[in-house]
Amino acid sequence: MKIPSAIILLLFVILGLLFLLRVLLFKTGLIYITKKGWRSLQDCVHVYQFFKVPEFDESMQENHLYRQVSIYLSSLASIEDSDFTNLFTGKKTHDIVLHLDPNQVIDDYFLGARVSWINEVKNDTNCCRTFVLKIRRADKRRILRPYLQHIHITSDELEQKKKDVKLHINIDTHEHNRMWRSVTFKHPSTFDTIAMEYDLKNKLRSDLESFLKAEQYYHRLGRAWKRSYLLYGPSGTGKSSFVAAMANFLGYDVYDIDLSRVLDDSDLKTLLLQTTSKSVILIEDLDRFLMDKSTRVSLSGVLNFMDGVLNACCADERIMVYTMNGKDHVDPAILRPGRIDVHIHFPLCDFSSFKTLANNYLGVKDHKLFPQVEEFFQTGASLSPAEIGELMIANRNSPGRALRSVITALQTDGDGRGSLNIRKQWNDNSSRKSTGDSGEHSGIFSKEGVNAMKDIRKLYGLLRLKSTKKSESFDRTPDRKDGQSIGGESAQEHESW
Ligand SMILES: Nc1ncnc2c1ncn2[C@@H]1O[C@H](COP(=O)(O)OP(=O)(O)OP(=O)(O)O)[C@@H](O)[C@H]1O
Ligand SMILES: [Mg+2]
Repeated sequence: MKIPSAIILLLFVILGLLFLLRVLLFKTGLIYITKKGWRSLQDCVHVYQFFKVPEFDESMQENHLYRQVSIYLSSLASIEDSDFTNLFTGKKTHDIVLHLDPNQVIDDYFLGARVSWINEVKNDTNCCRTFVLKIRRADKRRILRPYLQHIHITSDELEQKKKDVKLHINIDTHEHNRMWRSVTFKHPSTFDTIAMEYDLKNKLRSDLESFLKAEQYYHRLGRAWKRSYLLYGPSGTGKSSFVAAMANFLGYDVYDIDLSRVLDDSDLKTLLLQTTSKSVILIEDLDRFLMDKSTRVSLSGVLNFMDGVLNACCADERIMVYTMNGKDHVDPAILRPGRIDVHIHFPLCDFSSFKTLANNYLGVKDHKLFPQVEEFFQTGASLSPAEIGELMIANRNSPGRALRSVITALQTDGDGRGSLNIRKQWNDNSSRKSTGDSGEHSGIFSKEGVNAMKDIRKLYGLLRLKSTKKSESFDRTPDRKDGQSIGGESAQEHESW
């Protein structure tokens, strides 16, 4: 049969027009308007159901599903099709992470069904952020549960892959009820870099390891799976560095609570509620805070924070750490046995810690000057690890010079608590006069500096009696050692290491 040429011509014209229409739709962006129109048409013939995932629950505790949805949505390819998307740098500087802008919609497809998510943010500050899931009623029964399960698994996998330890800092302006601001925690401190008595360090490491495995144990006892530590000792002895080492060792986030930014006792409770499990909750300089009479958080607020009902019922698996310079002026209620599980004293540097520092800072395991340094430590002279570290960093290119400067500091300081800073200030003020003495280029080590430091020390009475220091140097006297070792906290009230 012969096809009339007019029909062939018509077919060509139609194909040509369709092609032109396609080009027009795609090149001009009219395709998006068409898709939107088609979507509105579909919406008219389907019945939808909405599910809200708010950021916080009614007791202001973080809703973990919200975070999971947020991670999941950021991983969807369709996020790029959203009208507004926020771009952030990721873990590595060349990574770009996309986040949905407020009130934007994103589509997802699961088991052949299309669902939409709306990132709902109301403008009023009291309102939380919410993700709203829009799902066809006809699909709901079939896909809702497996879909949520899928989000849960995918976000967990994504989080595991990009797991960075985070440092959370409390803020006093509460945006969307959010009380914490977070940054990636990149503190390089580890147990290897901390100079500390070998046995004590091992004991602490295995204490943390046994804590990690003790979920059943704690729950069998009817206790919250948490452990608390008090780190106390003079300034610059490594308390904060030790907390960082703990967080790195455990892979836990750190919540660093600045009590001076807390508005009142109930604010402190809400802060605790907004922490997650697998975290180190840190309060630094608690002694100083408690001595400050102008604070807005009461002693009972702090006590409740430490071991109140709230503490036991919110997120599990956490480490509470309090640091202090000394326990002498602290209310006995804080230190009462059983409140903080382990008390650890951070002493000034002894010879063994000095060797760890020399190894870490100078790469020196042994040196002909070591016996001389040891002698000074034996006579009771000491500096804090921070002070020794500072001397070593300043002379890191010459271990001999570094060790000589430590010897000079030990020799001239006796008990050198705090004097290094004063020397430093003095040297800054004296326009860094150069000495040429034994090739030491840092102003800190100048003869003038040392003499002036001696005068200042006399003037301010900084030289302390060695005997006082000795009695403080390593508190291994158990306050109430009722028999058990680590993990047996039910029988003992606290351990003092
Ligand atoms: N025991 C230590 N081992 C290794 N480095 C230490 C030690 N103690 C202090 N340092 C070094 O000294 C510096 C100050 O230490 P850190 O801030 O941990 O002391 P701190 O006890 O928390 O002092 P403060 O009571 O003033 O807060 C850090 O850079 C750290 O590297
Ligand atoms: Mg500190």
